[in-house]
Amino acid sequence: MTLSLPSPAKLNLFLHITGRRSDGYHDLQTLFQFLDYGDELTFQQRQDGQIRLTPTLSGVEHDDNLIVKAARLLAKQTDRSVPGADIHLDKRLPMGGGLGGGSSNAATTLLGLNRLWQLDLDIDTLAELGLQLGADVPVFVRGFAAWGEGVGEILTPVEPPEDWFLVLKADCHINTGKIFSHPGLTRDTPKTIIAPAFEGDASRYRNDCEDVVCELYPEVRKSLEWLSQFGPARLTGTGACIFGRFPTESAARNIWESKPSGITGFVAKGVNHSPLHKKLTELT
Ligand SMILES: C[C@@](CO)(OP(=O)(O)O)[C@H](O)COP(=O)(O)OP(=O)(O)OC[C@H]1O[C@@H](n2ccc(N)nc2=O)[C@H](O)[C@@H]1O
Ligand SMILES: Nc1ncnc2c1ncn2[C@@H]1O[C@H](COP(=O)(O)OP(=O)(O)O)[C@@H](O)[C@H]1O
Repeated sequence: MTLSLPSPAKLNLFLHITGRRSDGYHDLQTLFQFLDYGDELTFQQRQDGQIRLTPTLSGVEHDDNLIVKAARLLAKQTDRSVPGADIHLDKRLPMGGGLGGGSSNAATTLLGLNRLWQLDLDIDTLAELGLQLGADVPVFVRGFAAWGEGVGEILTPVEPPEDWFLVLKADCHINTGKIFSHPGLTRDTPKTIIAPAFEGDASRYRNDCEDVVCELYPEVRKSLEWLSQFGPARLTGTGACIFGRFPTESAARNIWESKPSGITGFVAKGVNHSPLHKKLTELT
């Protein structure tokens, strides 16, 4: 049996850092929405219990790939031996861009192999496993746009407007740890409550990583300045991707066509229900 499943991107429509925990991690308040754009994973059952991923990603060892880690973690959860899987990754999302591609790949693997191997683990269990792989994995496992607190694992469903986005990636790679350990990072944004944060206009809210990222990566500052000519533009996660929000696809595409050379990106629709969960439901 072969199973092909989407692995969508996320945006942090805003991201506030409200404190630093004793373990060094930061407490966040963030608004996650999915995009109808992302990677594709294909799973095929093996008979020998092995996990084999192709192709390998540049700079990531086979066994360090979050897909392989997720598959092995899932296999450990069951007391019977699993048949293994060949996994093919069609990578479209820029890596280290703040779009959560690796976390999304891990979540698609947990849900995909849970289905392929007929393990029947529930979503809470899969989200707990996901959190062991990364703070952004649970939102992809649960599959609904969410108000995220804690390190992003305490999730409340929300329904922000499903607008169109132009996502741009400046030509640099940002290390999340470097941003969170920067002395100049804003870490004391007062906590807010959900309702005013997403009802209507989320543009009053910001990304607290933006100033530090722009200071360290002038390419990101430049791309934000360029996109801001057309309306509010913001960083997602710790970057390097930025996004602008548009009411229609054609409005987003018009701006995309006039972008300066050297910037990559794409146009996609914001969606409150993950394309992964939609596909799994269709297959039932
Ligand atoms: C910032 C966010 C927002 O959605 O997205 P990305 O930009 O990575 O997509 C996430 O919280 C990223 O979570 P996650 O993907 O698990 O972060 P990791 O790469 O494991 O974090 C690398 C390092 O950043 C620091 N870190 C990370 C998350 C957090 N809430 N506080 C932290 O202090 C820790 O030092 C950690 O060791
Ligand atoms: N399947 C994967 N896809 C992308 N990155 C991966 C994957 N597995 C491991 N990684 C590692 O995770 C890092 C963060 O990747 P990614 O999730 O794309 O970015 P971000 O956390 O900024 O949204 C990458 O730079 C890479 O080293």
